[in-house]
Amino acid sequence: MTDDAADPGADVLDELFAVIEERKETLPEDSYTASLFDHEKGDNAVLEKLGEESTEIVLAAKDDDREELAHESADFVYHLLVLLAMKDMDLADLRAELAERR
Ligand SMILES: N=c1c2ncn([C@@H]3O[C@H](COP(=O)(O)OP(=O)(O)OP(=O)(O)O)[C@@H](O)[C@H]3O)c2ncn1[C@@H]1O[C@H](COP(=O)(O)O)[C@@H](O)[C@H]1O
Repeated sequence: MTDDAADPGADVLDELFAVIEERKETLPEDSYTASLFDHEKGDNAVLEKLGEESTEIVLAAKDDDREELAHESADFVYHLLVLLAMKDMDLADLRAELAERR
């Protein structure tokens, strides 16, 4: 059994990051992700979103609402990946930083 068969979501972060990088390169008009890369507020658009999502995570946790906590956490991780791509970083940078702490 491969790791993927054991965990169907194992590659979801890599796949999402690859889509984000593609949107950064091609900037399609109908893409929310592309709109963040091309925003008149620059980096501030995604930074503001990260701030909002952090607050929503805290509120969901305080309410002990696990479904909402998962939803808001996913929103936060998505925007974090957009920020990493914006700064010409990637998941390898994040994984390396975490691995150094083991
Ligand atoms: N994973 C995401 C993703 N997570 C969150 N979001 C967007 O981030 C925004 C979050 O803003 P808000 O917090 O205001 O969200 P909301 O739904 O209005 O309100 P809440 O649910 O937070 O209460 C919404 O517009 C969401 O659609 C995302 N937009 C895109 N993706 C993925 O990014 C890839 C590229 O998609 P496009 O951007 O459509 O090209 C695809 O794989 C998508 O699935």
